[in-house]
Amino acid sequence: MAKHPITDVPTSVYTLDDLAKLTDYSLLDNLNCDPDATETGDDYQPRQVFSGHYVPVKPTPIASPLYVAHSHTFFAELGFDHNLAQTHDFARLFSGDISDIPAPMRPYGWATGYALSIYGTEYIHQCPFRTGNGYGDGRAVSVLETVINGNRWEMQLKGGGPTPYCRGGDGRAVLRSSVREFLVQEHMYALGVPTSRSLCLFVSQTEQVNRPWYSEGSYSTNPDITVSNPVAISTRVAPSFLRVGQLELFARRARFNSHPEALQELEKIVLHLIEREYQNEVNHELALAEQILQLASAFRERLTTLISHWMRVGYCQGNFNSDNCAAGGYTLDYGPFGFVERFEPYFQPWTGGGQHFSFFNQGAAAKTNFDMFCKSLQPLLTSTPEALEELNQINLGFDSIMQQKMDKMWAAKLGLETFNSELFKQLIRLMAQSSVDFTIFFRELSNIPEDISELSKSFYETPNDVLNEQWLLWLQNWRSLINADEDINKISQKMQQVNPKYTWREWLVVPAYQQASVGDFALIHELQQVLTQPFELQSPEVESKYDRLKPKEFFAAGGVSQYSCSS
Ligand SMILES: Nc1ncnc2c1ncn2[C@@H]1O[C@H](COP(=O)(O)OP(=O)(O)OP(=O)(O)O)[C@@H](O)[C@H]1O
Ligand SMILES: [Mg+2]
Repeated sequence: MAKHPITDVPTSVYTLDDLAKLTDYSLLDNLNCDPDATETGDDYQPRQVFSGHYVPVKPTPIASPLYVAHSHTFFAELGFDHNLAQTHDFARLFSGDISDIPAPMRPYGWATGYALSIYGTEYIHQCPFRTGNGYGDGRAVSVLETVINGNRWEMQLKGGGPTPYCRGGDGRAVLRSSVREFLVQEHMYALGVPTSRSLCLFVSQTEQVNRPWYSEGSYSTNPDITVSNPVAISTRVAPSFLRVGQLELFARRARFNSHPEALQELEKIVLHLIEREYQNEVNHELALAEQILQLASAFRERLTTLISHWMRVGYCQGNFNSDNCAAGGYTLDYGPFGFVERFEPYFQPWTGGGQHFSFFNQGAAAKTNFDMFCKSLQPLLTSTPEALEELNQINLGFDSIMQQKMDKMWAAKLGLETFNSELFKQLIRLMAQSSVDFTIFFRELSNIPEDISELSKSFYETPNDVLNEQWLLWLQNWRSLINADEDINKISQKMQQVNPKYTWREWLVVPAYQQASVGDFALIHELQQVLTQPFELQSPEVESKYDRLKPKEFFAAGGVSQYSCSS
């Protein structure tokens, strides 16, 4: 089969048959399937998966599915007609029913295993078998690979029912977490941050599951009640869903010589990663060792860029372990995330996460994941010691590249051509001491104010006289560093292109998923509009509702300012 059989995309895709014509499993077929898997894909009990890169598994449809939303932006990019989202066939497939899909789509999907490390420490006891062979996609089932306009996309149902990796879990995602993931992926894309994308969201009208959550008005750190929530399936899309944790699983098996083909399986998944994500950066005609070095450099480049974007927009991935770190260098797993509102350098919304995954520690967390990535490549380089040493050097170079990216990003946020370390340190100290909103502050700063009063919209409390004085000095200092030769309006415009006006404010999203649980999706659609144009000036109504400080009552509110269970 040709690798990319279809490059001409119909301008409008109306039926599932048209989508079926675009499916292409040729790369997946290069991988090893779990030899113990059933041929039917009816594989729903937790079990050990000892080898193979994926397990065929049928998603479990949600009962009585109802369309909630689809991404208008992404549909347009794919050339899909908007009417497609509400067709019977589309709703069936993306609510988990693949019993009657047209060829060449397959009547089963697939799930993959991965390893767990917590901040670089390898864990093998987290699965029911205490071997690490039962950990992986417990509720994420891929159903389709398609090549559209030369871009390969994998479509994955999150909450698509149990897989062999479910570890006794129900395989479901609740509407709350699905709404969050659905909305934020497209928000991140609009913010210019590499990310998995959202295709669509369906909710069950009858099926509910229980999850620990927070009672109304609770200020508890951890959930204080159990709530019943409708189940939902959101479909996310990416060039691949390969994670650092996946390479790590195969590298562990190679290191431990778990089975005769362990090293070969590692090599295959690494080559697969190159093919899926790094075709432009890695020359596949080179020897394996050379390809691996190019891959490591390219991933380092992408990962450091990603973190600098996260910092730019105030995003915190509260659980940035290797199993939540996409090997393609984009954001993945929008459960434990949050966006900083009142600035705190060590902001961490996910109560299970700890300070090492907090806002300003994300560079260090990424470094730990990159270290695991390099460690996972090592077994393939044992016969080429020079390459092993070069890999080590690439790994050691992480910090300096991260620093360069970070400096460049902060300079751009401040409208400066070069980063000024002293100015930056003073700013962070002042921001932390003054109780200031991260997004509003940088957006207002983009107007290049002369006086601190022009930034008042971003302050939760009026600064005292001492702080006021320091802010004045800082502003003068900053303005003196702005390029005098450049038109100030141009600098302002450039700043507005990196400093968004609209950001994710959890307290504005909570009502959207609450109302959705009683069948009203209007707020979800409104948020879709607002969050996919974060740099634009929107209507006065939108501005007064969405461009504002977090109200006092939401500080420390359970389920709003902090949350534990994200599923
Ligand atoms: N309800 C569930 N049923 C089965 N497995 C689950 C469930 N919730 C989470 N898991 C699995 O537990 C692990 C840790 O969960 P985590 O919250 O990181 O992932 P997630 O949000 O499901 O997925 P992803 O990382 O794919 O976005 C994952 O391997 C996930 O598949
Ligand atoms: Mg995860």
